[in-house]
Amino acid sequence: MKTRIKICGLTREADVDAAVEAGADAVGFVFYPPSPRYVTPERAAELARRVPPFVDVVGLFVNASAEEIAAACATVPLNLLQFHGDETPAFCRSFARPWLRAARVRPGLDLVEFACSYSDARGLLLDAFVEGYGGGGHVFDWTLIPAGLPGHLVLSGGLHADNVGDAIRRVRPAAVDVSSGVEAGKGIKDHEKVAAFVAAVRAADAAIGGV
Ligand SMILES: O=C(O)c1ccccc1NCC(=O)[C@H](O)[C@H](O)COP(=O)(O)O
Repeated sequence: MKTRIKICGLTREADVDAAVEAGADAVGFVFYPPSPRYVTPERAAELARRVPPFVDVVGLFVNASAEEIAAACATVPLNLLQFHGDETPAFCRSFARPWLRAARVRPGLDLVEFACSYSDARGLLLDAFVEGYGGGGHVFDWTLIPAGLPGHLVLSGGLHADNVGDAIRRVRPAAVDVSSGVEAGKGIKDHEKVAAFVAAVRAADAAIGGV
């Protein structure tokens, strides 16, 4: 099976082009002002015009208000909303758009219960529990992921070209998500790292017998 790839935290035209050219299945824009990767909806709309059909445009929110999310949806052609804060299931589904629920994995978090309570998410994005909610470049303990989690699992947190193959072999996620691991600096993507990351995913898929 093909492991899908999201490149997150894009802030520049050249980086959007590099992610698409490398073969990313989705690009992510961070609508969280404290993040060094933050872009306004207007800026994201400019960047999103470079994204061809059938590459998802993901909008990432952390405890944003319903009004802020509605405004972003009205400005940017978002295919997926990614909720990365403490949003409730009812809040997440209230925008009538496909959405991802992020879980910041740590000992004591019952991931099965969490996944079941967000069962109508398009996917469950498992990320490291870092200060600032996400984008930290830290790997979490993948053995904390229980077998048989319901839904589509997106593995995230500290991935890069040198560990994503191992992650795919061990976790077999539906998709992987990366930000820091393909950067030269916060919000500045390194195009060689982007290409290397995608190539490593494709190599892992091929080794497992995917596409
Ligand atoms: O990317 C950010 O700056 C960010 C800030 C606050 C909440 C979430 C954020 N990113 C969410 C993502 O989906 C990242 O790709 C994910 O956390 C993995 O980041 P990294 O470990 O740097 O690859």
